[in-house]
Amino acid sequence: MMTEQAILDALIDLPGWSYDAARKAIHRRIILKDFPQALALMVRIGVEAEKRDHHPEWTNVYNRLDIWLTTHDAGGVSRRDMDLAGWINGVI
Ligand SMILES: C[C@H](O)[C@H](O)[C@H]1CNC2=NC(N)=NC(=O)C2=N1
Repeated sequence: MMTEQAILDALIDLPGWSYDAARKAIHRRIILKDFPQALALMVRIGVEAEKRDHHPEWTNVYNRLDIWLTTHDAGGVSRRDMDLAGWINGVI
């Protein structure tokens, strides 16, 4: 698990992501063109998440995708969340 200061420092290099202290997670909202685009991105992220055995918490409403990344095994944000957030930023 990372300290809150380490999380905030790491987020400087992750545009779009912020720390959600209540959920002990990092969060990004992504607005797509429409539902098929949102669903396609979820499939893409989902495949990568399964490969990494590191899975997002998320909600989708039509073209809006909210993603929270936290490490359940660690009880908070870890480097694995930062790595997956970086990967997501690279594909959107
Ligand atoms: C047994 C399995 O490897 C673990 O439960 C994995 C699965 N996916 C996971 N995903 C996330 N986000 N955090 C975890 O701690 C986690 N643990």
